[in-house]
Amino acid sequence: MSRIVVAVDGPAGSGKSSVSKAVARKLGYAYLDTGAAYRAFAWHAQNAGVELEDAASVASALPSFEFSEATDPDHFSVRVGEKDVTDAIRKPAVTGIVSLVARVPEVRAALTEVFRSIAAATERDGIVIEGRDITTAVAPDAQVRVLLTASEEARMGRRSAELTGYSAQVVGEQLKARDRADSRVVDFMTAADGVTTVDSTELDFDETVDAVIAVIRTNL
Ligand SMILES: Nc1ncnc2c1ncn2[C@@H]1O[C@H](COP(=O)(O)OP(=O)(O)OP(=O)(O)O)[C@@H](O)[C@H]1O
Ligand SMILES: Nc1ccn([C@@H]2O[C@H](COP(=O)(O)O)[C@@H](O)[C@H]2O)c(=O)n1
Repeated sequence: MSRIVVAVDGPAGSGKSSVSKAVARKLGYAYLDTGAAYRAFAWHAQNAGVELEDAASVASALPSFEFSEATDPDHFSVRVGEKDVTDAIRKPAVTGIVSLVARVPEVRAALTEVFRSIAAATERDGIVIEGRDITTAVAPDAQVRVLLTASEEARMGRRSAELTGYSAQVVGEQLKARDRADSRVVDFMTAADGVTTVDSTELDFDETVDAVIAVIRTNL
């Protein structure tokens, strides 16, 4: 079976996860959140007691990382070993350290292989894979490649509306700091050749989903 791969990249809070999941649900595709894998590895590395500032120490946690992620957009979950970490990896404690592990080349190489294996194993007609380097490194040959953007102001506003109980200023600063750190490793702010930009600043959620589906239909 020839499987359709839709690659979606973008900065923090641009809507990659929620929009990609909705697109996958509408098209009957699988959904792969690669950020969840980096987050799960950060959670694991921290629990393993590694020195997060030291690349070799971070990489030493790779062999014991038993990761699994469901690709059904209606039943999303992430496990490390037997432990369900779906909620734990969204906590600010993990968000605050994930860039430190994501910058380690051995980690990126190992997770890229995991993503390709998961994509190859899906039984659905297609898969939407979202992250930071999907259009450029994980699936550069994907049939559809999208950069999902929104202004920093819109992204900060959406994220702080979502994270009630945290100050808007702290949430905004964390989002900007993470983008700054991540963009030293991967360029997800500009579209690579052949990648279509969808700017959701002036779109609501449903309009953004429709815009991504329109790009998919144009490319298939
Ligand atoms: N076009 C839109 N209009 C309004 N809200 C949106 C839109 N797109 C996404 N959102 C909302 O913005 C918030 C952030 O979206 P989401 O978590 O999907 O972003 P993300 O790019 O995956 O972020 P991160 O990289 O930090 O995980 C969510 O609450 C989502 O529902
Ligand atoms: N392809 C990717 C995806 C994610 N990362 C790193 O993981 C962090 C969490 O990602 P979210 O999409 O859940 O926000 C992100 O800040 C990056 O550090 C990555 O490097 N490559």
